[in-house]
Amino acid sequence: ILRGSEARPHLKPYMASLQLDGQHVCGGFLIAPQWVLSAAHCIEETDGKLFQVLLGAHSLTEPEPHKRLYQVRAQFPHPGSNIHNNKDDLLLLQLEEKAELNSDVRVLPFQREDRDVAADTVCEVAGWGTTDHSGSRPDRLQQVERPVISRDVCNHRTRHDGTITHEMMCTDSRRKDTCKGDSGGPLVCGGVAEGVVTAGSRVCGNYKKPAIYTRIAPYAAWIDGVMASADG
Ligand SMILES: NCc1cccc(Nc2n[nH]c3ncnc(Nc4cccc(O)c4)c23)c1
Repeated sequence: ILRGSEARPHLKPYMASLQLDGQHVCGGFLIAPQWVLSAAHCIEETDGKLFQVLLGAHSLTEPEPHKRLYQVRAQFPHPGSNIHNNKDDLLLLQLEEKAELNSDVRVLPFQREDRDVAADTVCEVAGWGTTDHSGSRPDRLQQVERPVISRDVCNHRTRHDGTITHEMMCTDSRRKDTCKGDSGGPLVCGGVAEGVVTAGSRVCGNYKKPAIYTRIAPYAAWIDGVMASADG
């Protein structure tokens, strides 16, 4: 998160840190006791290794009352996701067991109605992604508020030039923005997860490249289907 601020500790109890060998790689969030939603691009450099999922955390390193690292039983990238574009950039992770829910670990509801969030709506996004262009990584969860921009503005030829589909949404990226390591985290508007951070052009903090999110509502049936089939 570029030019954000430290989140109030444990006030985003749905936030997950997807880790490899104890290292934060991507964000994610709890959508059910045994399920975390993130971005499919996050598994690109894992060469087949499974993530570990840190829940209940504010600091990545300090001991905290409800902080716990969960093993992942299975990872389900959306079948349409690929390395060449941002389409269907969603990843479902089934935890080895149901997370213990408490004041620091809670499920976040996601939007199921497939209707665009109005432009200028101010949403918030949080993560342990880089906080400057030299790639500094924060120990504690950062957050920033960003206004939604319309798909038409985001698709302007000087911005993302027609690549933003009905299944994506954008927020203004002038100065305050998402960046490396924030992928997979939720865009929260009015207390509901409307989108999942996708890297897109990977540019951070440049108003000509608005931040892109995969909208969740269009994928509600896929999400329900995977959870139902895997839970048995
Ligand atoms: N703002 C959109 C967005 C959301 C999520 C991730 C991203 N960026 C990135 N995702 N993956 C990356 N691998 C390497 N570099 C990256 N961006 C980068 C790094 C240093 C300086 C800088 O200006 C930009 C990214 C960008």
